[in-house]
Amino acid sequence: MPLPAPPRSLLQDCALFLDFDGTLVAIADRPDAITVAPSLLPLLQGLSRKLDGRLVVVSGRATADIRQWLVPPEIAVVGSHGLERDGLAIARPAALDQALPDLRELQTRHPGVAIEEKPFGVAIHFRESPQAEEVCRGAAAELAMKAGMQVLPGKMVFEIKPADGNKGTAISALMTLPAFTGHKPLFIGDDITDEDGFAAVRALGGAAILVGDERNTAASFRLDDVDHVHRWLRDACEEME
Ligand SMILES: O=P(O)(O)OC[C@H]1O[C@H](O[C@H]2O[C@H](CO)[C@@H](O)[C@H](O)[C@H]2O)[C@H](O)[C@@H](O)[C@@H]1O
Repeated sequence: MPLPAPPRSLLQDCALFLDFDGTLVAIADRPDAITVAPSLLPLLQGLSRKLDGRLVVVSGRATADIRQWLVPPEIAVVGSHGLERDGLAIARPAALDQALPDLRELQTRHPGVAIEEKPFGVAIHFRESPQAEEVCRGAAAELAMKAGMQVLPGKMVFEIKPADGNKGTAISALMTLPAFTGHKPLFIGDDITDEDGFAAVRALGGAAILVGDERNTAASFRLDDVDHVHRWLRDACEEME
């Protein structure tokens, strides 16, 4: 059964969790090549105001990276796939720094491969070198094994991160805060890495919206692409009391 479009009423009184890449901004060749639509920041600020601050961008990017794009402080951000949030104290795995010279060498040997460093992990991108996918998969698996970390495959990327949390555990934790309790969570995301978040909001009685093509998913609604997300958010925000 194809997933239906989300009713606008879902936004009313909800706690809104938004993925970033592929949901609020279109996928680009490189992480730093994205374009943030000029209308996005006022849209998110308006939504946050109407939801009394119950809006959080939950991204795989490092929080410091997201903050370069989403500057206004009233747009709350949880980075690194749920690992960068208040109340969660995890250490940077030592094996990460030991592995970086090898990963940089991989980058040199395979032009187009990009290494994105994060506070608790690293992402190996192969969007600009698709023929290097298997080499990158191998490097990710090796580092994860040595460091006792996990590999999270995403869109033309292998992310290596500690297994201490994910977008689902982050959303569940946020939902226990006084500002969020009593409100239904709504999560919008596009990637396989968003499935933990989809499952978490459904388990809490909320709703999940998949962005992009139909696939096997825990989401119950679907929007075609980033433009449709912006339009849906704008229209639903206007309808909110
Ligand atoms: O959880 P998200 O906010 O969706 O972040 C997921 C990853 O997004 C970024 O990588 C992806 O987007 C890039 C820019 O469009 C694209 O070049 C890359 O191929 C995609 O995988 C980001 O660089 C990662 O750190 C995020 O984890």
